[in-house]
Amino acid sequence: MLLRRLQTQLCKTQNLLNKQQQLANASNFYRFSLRSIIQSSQANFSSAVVAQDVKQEPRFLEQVELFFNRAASKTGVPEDYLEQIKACDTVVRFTIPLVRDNGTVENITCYRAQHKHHHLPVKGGTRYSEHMDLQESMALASLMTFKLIIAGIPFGGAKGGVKINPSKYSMPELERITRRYTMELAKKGFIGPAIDCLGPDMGTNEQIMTWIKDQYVSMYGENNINAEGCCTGKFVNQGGIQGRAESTGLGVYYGTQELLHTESFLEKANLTEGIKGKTFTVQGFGSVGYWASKFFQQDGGKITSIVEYNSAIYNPKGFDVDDVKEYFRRNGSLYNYPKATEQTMVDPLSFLEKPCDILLPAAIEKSINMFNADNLKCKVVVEGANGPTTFYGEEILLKKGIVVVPDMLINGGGVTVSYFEWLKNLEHVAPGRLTKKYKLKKNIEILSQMGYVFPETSPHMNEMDGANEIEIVYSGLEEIMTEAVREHWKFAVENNLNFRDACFVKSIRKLHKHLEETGLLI
Ligand SMILES: NC(=O)C1=CN([C@@H]2O[C@H](COP(=O)(O)OP(=O)(O)OC[C@H]3O[C@@H](n4cnc5c(N)ncnc54)[C@H](O)[C@@H]3O)[C@@H](O)[C@H]2O)C=CC1
Ligand SMILES: O=C(O)CCC(=O)C(=O)O
Repeated sequence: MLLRRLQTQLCKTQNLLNKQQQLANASNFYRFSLRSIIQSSQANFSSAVVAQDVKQEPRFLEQVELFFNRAASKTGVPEDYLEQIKACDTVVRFTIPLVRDNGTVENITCYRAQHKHHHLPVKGGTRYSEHMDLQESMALASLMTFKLIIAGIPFGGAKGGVKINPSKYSMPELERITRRYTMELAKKGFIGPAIDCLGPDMGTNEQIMTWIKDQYVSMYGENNINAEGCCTGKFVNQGGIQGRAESTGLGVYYGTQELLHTESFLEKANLTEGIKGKTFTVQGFGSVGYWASKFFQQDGGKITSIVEYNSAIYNPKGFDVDDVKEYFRRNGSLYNYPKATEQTMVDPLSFLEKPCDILLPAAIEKSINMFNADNLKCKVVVEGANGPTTFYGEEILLKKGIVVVPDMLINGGGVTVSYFEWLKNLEHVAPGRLTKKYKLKKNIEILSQMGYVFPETSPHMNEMDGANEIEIVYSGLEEIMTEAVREHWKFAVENNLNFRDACFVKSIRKLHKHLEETGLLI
């Protein structure tokens, strides 16, 4: 019996390893390149053109406040506490000089917002975008606080960035900007493994995060053995962790998969069980959008529409995600992709309105708004991006019976694996390393006690040992995402709340309890 279970386990492990190899190949393919930064930043530039109407909607920070207020009124938490919870604790805005490659000097504006200090460090992404400003940093920092509470991670929320379009800067210029940004944050007490741990976001990647780490460690490493934990999302060789690159998309997949096996959710969304055969529209084919699409496709989902800032494609039979990614990487556009049955360069946003089961906005804020919400033909919106649906847009979706799975719940996979990376940095050892061989010896011992001698030459020998880093990261992420989704969907159903309100209400109450216990007025 035990032997059979072990054999089944070995089979499962082999499958996982095969998938890992595929992922490693994909990860290699998606590795850092200047071009990927350039594409995403060109997108930031033209998104302003695409979404003119949206400017008539409240700004992002006001959107977050509208959502917060709607939910806060259902929490039973006293008003003075609600004001305290809503407010952003600390912000910093500063300019840094950049000597450009041609010798001219430019002033660059930088931000960091720390929303709540109830746990330290605070944590959140670093965005390089020419639309970055203080209200955007504050809005994103606030979402981080609730995201972290939902995932059960003991950090406060933060977010920051640099107001640049990275495509307009050379690699040496980007390095100088990043190092100076880090130095200024450090001087102002806005970075450090126990203070504020920066992560990646739009327009940043492993290279940027590694420069941040390197700058911080060179300044403080001598006196702080944990200095590497000042940021996450670094190259694996530079104190990063395996699985961070795909983690947000993988978390979106785990969470959606859980919902598509939950009877009450399927009933509400009018969907059948499982990802297999479901159709997806994906907006934003960067880190989050690409990886989520890849996992959905691996599980039998069909990616029927892909929407980028400069182009969009549609095929009711579904696309091969890696093939499209390679095309986009080479051409900087989806236009003329040979397997598309419909395409546009003129109005990519209109492809969000293509029929599908699940719409995954994984690009910018306010993509779904009061101007297009009524035209959507999906059954569920899964918010891979932060703030992709506006308050008034969501009101329309809810009236249409479209279920919105909120950002703060479903895109928490990235920060979850960032948390694992931070723990690895503090422990100074990779997850699973100390127990790997112990597990192997124990397994062989148990088998031999049962009279079975495991041959040393067995091809399964190296599958008998303990879990390695990537296995631990994946299983930890799956556990946190599925548990959070289960808990918050159940709460929504039991309290007759929409999904976003449920997430806000539960996390506001938790934060209120925490503040009450620690003593707000001291
Ligand atoms: N990277 C992470 O770990 C996490 C990211 N997020 C959020 O996910 C969203 C996307 O982030 P990443 O994938 O990391 O960024 P990214 O920079 O890797 O990719 C963004 C993609 O969106 C495209 N894009 C930009 N503007 C667009 C528009 N108007 N229409 C269509 N496509 C457009 C870009 O060309 C690019 O392909 C952001 O809202 C970010 O805050 C949320 C949680 C974690
Ligand atoms: O990993 C991190 O710290 C960044 C995550 C993030 O910015 C987000 O979840 O929006």
